[in-house]
Amino acid sequence: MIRTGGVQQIARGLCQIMGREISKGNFNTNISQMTPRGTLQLPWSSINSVRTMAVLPWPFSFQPRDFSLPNSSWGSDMRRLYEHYNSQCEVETDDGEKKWGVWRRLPSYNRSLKYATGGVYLSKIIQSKARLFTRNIREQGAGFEYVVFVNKQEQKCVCVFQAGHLLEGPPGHVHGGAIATMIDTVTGTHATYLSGPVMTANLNINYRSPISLGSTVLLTCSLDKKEGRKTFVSCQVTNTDSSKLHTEATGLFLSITMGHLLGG
Ligand SMILES: CCCCCCCC/C=C\CCCCCCCC(=O)SCCNC(=O)CCNC(=O)[C@H](O)C(C)(C)COP(=O)(O)OP(=O)(O)OC[C@H]1O[C@@H](n2cnc3c(N)ncnc32)[C@H](O)[C@@H]1OP(=O)(O)O
Repeated sequence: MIRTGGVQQIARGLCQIMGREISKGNFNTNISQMTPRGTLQLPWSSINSVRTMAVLPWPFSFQPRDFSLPNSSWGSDMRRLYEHYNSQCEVETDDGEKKWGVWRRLPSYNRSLKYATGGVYLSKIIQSKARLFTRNIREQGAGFEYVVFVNKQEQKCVCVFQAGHLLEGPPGHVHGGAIATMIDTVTGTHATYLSGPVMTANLNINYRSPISLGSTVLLTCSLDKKEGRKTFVSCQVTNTDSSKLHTEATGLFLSITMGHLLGG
């Protein structure tokens, strides 16, 4: 059976990934504003560009685990920085009302989109086994422990990242590929937040000083510019008080249609 419903389900999944809420019924209106605890419409026109595809099940049929919440493996730096940004996500007004602050924490799951990795052409076995690269190590604290906060006003985002023992490259230090993975993930998430669905076209990385295994670092990303389909984002990886630069990078992200993802 061919319907357009799958596109909407995938878009709803993206909204959930990005920590945004949408309501049934008003899906096609074009609103980019977010209200505290309110609904949000995707400004992404590309969502509607795939007209036909097989009906797909809702990507998250159960309440998925949010991997960006504190767990027992988080060290004191990780917890302190989490609290620092998390406390600015929701503020209380004088009359006791809660409203969004300048930061938003993005929830994080171990799947990006159930059916987007190569689309409907992948075998069911691969689809069911697919996991987000950065969230595929079961043991807490062994791999990538991280949480991303976005600041829409300043078009900036930060990621607090604790590098686990399975990410070793040079003895006692984090593998350059693991650092690149985090940079790609955070700059890509930021570009998606600002521009809708994107893919990395170019990533330039300069490694300035090694990162100790087990340590917590801060990735700070900002929008450099947008030109048509191109979103340019830069990123610095520093120690937790930003006094030491570990890595710096720039990325180019190209807006894609859902058809680009689903077509493999
Ligand atoms: C990801 C989807 C959304 C989900 C987000 C969920 C949110 C959070 C959830 C979970 C967090 C996970 C976050 C992970 C993020 C990771 C992201 C990745 O790692 S993506 C994988 C690696 N990237 C690829 O595999 C791309 C492979 N390449 C392509 O598919 C194409 O080349 C593509 C789409 C990048 C561009 O192809 P064209 O056909 O659409 O566009 P053309 O015509 O080639 O280029 C358009 C313009 O861009 C320039 N351009 C293209 N590539 C360039 C390059 N490498 N350097 C400089 N310019 C480039 C061209 O010169 C052209 O410019 P002129 O319009 O003429 O000015």
